[in-house]
Amino acid sequence: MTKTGSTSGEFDIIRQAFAPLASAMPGALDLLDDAALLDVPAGEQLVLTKDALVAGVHFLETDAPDLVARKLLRTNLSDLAAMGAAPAGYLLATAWSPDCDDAWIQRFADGLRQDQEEFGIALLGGDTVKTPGPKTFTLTALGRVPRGTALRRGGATAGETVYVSGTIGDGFLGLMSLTGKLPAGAVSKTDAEYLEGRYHLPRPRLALGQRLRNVASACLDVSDGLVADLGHLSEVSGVGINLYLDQVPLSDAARPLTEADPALVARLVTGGDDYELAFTAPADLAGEIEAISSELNLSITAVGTVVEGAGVRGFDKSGAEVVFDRAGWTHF
Ligand SMILES: Nc1ncnc2c1ncn2[C@@H]1O[C@H](COP(=O)(O)OP(=O)(O)O)[C@@H](O)[C@H]1O
Ligand SMILES: Cc1ncc(C[n+]2csc(CCOP(=O)(O)OP(=O)(O)O)c2C)c(N)n1
Ligand SMILES: [Mg+2]
Ligand SMILES: [Mg+2]
Ligand SMILES: [Mg+2]
Repeated sequence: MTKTGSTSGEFDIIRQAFAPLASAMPGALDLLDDAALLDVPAGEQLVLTKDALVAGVHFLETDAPDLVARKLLRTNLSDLAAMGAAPAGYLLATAWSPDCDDAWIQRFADGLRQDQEEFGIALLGGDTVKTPGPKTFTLTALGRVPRGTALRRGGATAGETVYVSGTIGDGFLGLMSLTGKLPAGAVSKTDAEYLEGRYHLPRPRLALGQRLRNVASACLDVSDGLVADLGHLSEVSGVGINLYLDQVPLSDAARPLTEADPALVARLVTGGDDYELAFTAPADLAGEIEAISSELNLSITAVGTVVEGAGVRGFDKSGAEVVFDRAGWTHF
């Protein structure tokens, strides 16, 4: 019987592919002990988050291993951004499917190395297993905030403005493009590449999250879909949100598609895979938000208002309410 997949042993993989990613972290103990050690500076709090990526659910089986690894790290960094935290380190659990050979695993590790450098973070430890099922990767990201300053989902009050960073719907359209679901010729090759890039590589808004400490009244990142995630924020805050669909920021690549098919906007605000920040702030901080946007060279757009009540209501340009088939992605 010919052996497929990785020809290295479990500990060879840890030594060769993953220990180098931990070398900058003394507390990782070169991945030779049972667990890592981490000091928390006085006056700070640790922020901890975990997200999993499963082949066929969060990424495509055909996606390149380095892109899968980087998306895994970035979706978790997006949760740190949502809390206003600075990245401190991460733990990684990998369940390799039978078809993952040594080269696949090394390219996955290379992707992590690339993003570790970009985001100034390193590996603290993890676990390595094989699975007869789809590839499954889980990452726990650790971040730091000055004690008591973490952004939360629960602080929005009626009268405030709802903002979103960047553009919405690109990741969803990128997935549609990758799976051949966009009408033929609907986007140029350059636009398709941009949208697919947004699906593969979210841009965790870490600088924005940290800058919003003591500014935003509530914040979260948009993973399930803008409507669904604003729904989470509204529920925890005990308020309602009016979302104005014509104000939702779209990229130059997405806009021609919504011009051709205006009904698509409702799918872009419920599609997910955005990894932008949505947050609320008092109306008198509008100037401050504008200054932050210029400072960070990142668009921040007012998309709605916080109202008394419950739930998210969408309105089109004419003021008519738009009812969504579903608010966003759910796993069950
Ligand atoms: N299996 C689980 N065990 C413990 N906490 C969980 C689990 N799944 C989700 N959570 C927590 O529930 C909250 C909502 O989860 P989720 O929708 O995944 O948030 P996010 O979109 O920010 O990742 C988060 O605080 C998360 O840490
Ligand atoms: C192949 C594939 N199909 C569908 C999607 C769409 N999708 C899957 S899970 C998800 C929501 C985000 O994932 P989740 O596990 O809920 O992350 P969290 O909200 O915890 O950050 C979306 C939009 C995708 N990213 N890839
Ligand atoms: Mg999650
Ligand atoms: Mg989140
Ligand atoms: Mg989710």
